[in-house]
Amino acid sequence: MSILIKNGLVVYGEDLNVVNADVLIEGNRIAKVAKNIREGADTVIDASGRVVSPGFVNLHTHSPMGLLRGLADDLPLMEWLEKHIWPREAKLTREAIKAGAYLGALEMIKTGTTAFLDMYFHMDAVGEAVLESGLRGYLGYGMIDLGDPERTEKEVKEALREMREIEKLESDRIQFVFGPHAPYTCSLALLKEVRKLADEHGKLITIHVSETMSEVGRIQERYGKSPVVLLDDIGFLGKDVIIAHGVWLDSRDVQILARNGVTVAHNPGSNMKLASGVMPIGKLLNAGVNIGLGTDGSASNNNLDMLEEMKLAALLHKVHNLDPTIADASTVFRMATQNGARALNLKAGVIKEGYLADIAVIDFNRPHLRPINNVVSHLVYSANGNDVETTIVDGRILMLDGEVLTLDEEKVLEKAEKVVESLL
Ligand SMILES: N[C@@H](CCSC[C@H]1O[C@@H](n2cnc3c(=O)[nH]cnc32)[C@H](O)[C@@H]1O)C(=O)O
Ligand SMILES: [Zn+2]
Repeated sequence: MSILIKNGLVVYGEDLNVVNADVLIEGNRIAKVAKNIREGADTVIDASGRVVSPGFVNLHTHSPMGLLRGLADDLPLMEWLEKHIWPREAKLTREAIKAGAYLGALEMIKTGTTAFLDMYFHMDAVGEAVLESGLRGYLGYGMIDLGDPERTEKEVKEALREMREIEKLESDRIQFVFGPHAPYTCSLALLKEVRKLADEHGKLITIHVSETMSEVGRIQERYGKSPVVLLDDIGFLGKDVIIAHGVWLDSRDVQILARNGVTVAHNPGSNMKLASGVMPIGKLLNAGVNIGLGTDGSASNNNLDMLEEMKLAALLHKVHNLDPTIADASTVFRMATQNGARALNLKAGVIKEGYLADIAVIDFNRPHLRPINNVVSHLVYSANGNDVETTIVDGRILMLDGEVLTLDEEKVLEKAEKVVESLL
């Protein structure tokens, strides 16, 4: 199978050089980027007036949480989780979560996300939805033992069960990751076990770390150190670890993350909505820490739109630092694409020969995106997910000219509505 995207404005290479060119996809890879490609192709997409962008990598989300969208807003993290989210999640069945996963996948396809790192439960069901959707999903079962050894064992067992189920899907697009929830919900025994299992099975790890000031206080009280120092001391950190949030980091924490090659998944929308705080982006960048971008779940964002998230990231750091030069458009754009891909060991997030064909075609024939003075600036500051017209993952078209080809939109929406009605 080959696809030829004709005459678009291509955001090319790691440096984001915008060139007017054609993009030829052969199989699941980008084969050629050049002017006037003569080769024929099975499918030809006319991209005049459109931007051919790397697809977005949502580096932290809980994709089925769209089910809980709008049910508990305007609360701080711990109250939000303990009083509102966890009691509702306790009622979610496998079927409900699968319906939520379809809803999340549909939203991601429609807004140009091509890969995502997820943490929830019934991830084998999420995997089935992701398989059908055509997206790339890195799926972690969220483990919580609250220091109870019986629960430790139960959570490890469930994670391994879901790992095996996900492996049975036999798709390169769908990978299991270990997802211990956070240092304040997981015992050291569980965290150490996860480290060991990740090494043994060659899987990535994702975990919420240093999200709120109260978390850091809690860990300080319990262990006499910061969450990052704690994780470092038990040998948990490494370049296969993606921490979500990293809001409350001191200079020592930042150095530890840099030294261990840890990636931080930044979630500005969620951090602002839950009033968690502001990630120290300048310190992290100076230390050379890889930063990706995520939306977090749709109950704390409240959507999965990575284009919107880029703007939130840029604006948040500017106003917080009273410095308009920080978090410039290119830096933020790389966070949302190539940095996320790097964290997942994916040769994607860049439009260039040899890279995976994970692409979003964005319609610039719209008043808020004209004149086309600066493509990357427009993507970060002016566009939103609704401007995405065509989404390609692994060389397969998931959405063409606004029409989703892999999922039945109406059915997905209806099912999500129904399960929520019946459960909550
Ligand atoms: N095994 C656990 C499932 C945990 S999934 C991951 C959890 O992360 C929660 N979550 C979502 N957003 C955040 C956040 O920003 N910080 C911490 N937890 C979150 C989410 O609601 C979910 O409970 C159980 O059976 O309860
Ligand atoms: Zn989260």
